Amino acid sequence: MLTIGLIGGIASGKSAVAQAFVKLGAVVLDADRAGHAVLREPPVIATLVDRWGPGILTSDGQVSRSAVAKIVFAEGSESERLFLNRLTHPLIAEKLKTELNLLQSEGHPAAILDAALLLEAGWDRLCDRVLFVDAPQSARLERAKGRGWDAAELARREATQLPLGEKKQRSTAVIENGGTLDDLNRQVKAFWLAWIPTDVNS
Ligand SMILES: CC(C)(COP(=O)(O)OP(=O)(O)OC[C@H]1O[C@@H](n2cnc3c(N)ncnc32)[C@H](O)[C@@H]1O)[C@@H](O)C(=O)NCCC(=O)NCCS
Ligand SMILES: Nc1ncnc2c1ncn2[C@@H]1O[C@H](COP(=O)(O)OP(=O)(O)OP(=O)(O)O)[C@@H](O)[C@H]1O
Repeated sequence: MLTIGLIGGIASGKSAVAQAFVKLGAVVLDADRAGHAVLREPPVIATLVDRWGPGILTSDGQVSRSAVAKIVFAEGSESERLFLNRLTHPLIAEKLKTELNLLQSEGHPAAILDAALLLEAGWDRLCDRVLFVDAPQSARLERAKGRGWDAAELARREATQLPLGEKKQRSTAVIENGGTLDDLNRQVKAFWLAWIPTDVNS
């Protein structure tokens, strides 16, 4: 099984690329979703409440991700973000490894690991290839607005990640997502044909 890590700027289209791979026969692991599952684990909830108080909980006792985002992406909050990362990243890594082993045993041709923080967290060690999804800042902002984020939220989060140039340079290949979804699907198909053994494709 080939494991392909997907990185790129926020709202560059990583999930759209992942879905294009799924249509061709790949399975997707979403690190954001694995992170959300970790935030539902009672020991994690208790540790976060110890640090930031019960104000980070929703009325039903779950972690409010928007409340935590306000804390960890605020200016000068690096120590709080590192605290969250040190708590959650090893747990996310365990989930990803377990899931990848399962997918491998099921005989899937490819697994796509959609993880914005792939390089920062060292999860590229789990991957055979790393694909960088490139999209102009203006397109990314438009797409981010669709999920209720303004330019400031996009900039705050992006400032906490490795510079895009470095992410791109450390990738195996680049996929351009400044055009239509059809353009994107065509490029994904080309990578699939080049990277996945022909017996799967025939
Ligand atoms: C901070 C939290 C509560 C915000 O939740 P929210 O639903 O608003 O965002 P979501 O999890 O969907 O992430 C969206 C994007 O934000 C960025 N982001 C998330 N966490 C971080 C982080 N610790 N550092 C930098 N960027 C981050 C990524 O680009 C990610 O794709 C949540 O992201 C979290 O628990 N983060 C720590 C775990 C983690 O690193 N997850 C990302 C794995 S790729
Ligand atoms: N080429 C495109 N044309 C039109 N819409 C697109 C295109 N690429 C992505 N989108 C849309 O833009 C939005 C953001 O894309 P997507 O969710 O794939 O980004 P992402 O990189 O996974 O985001 P995040 O960084 O938050 O994980 C989605 O609604 C998606 O359908």
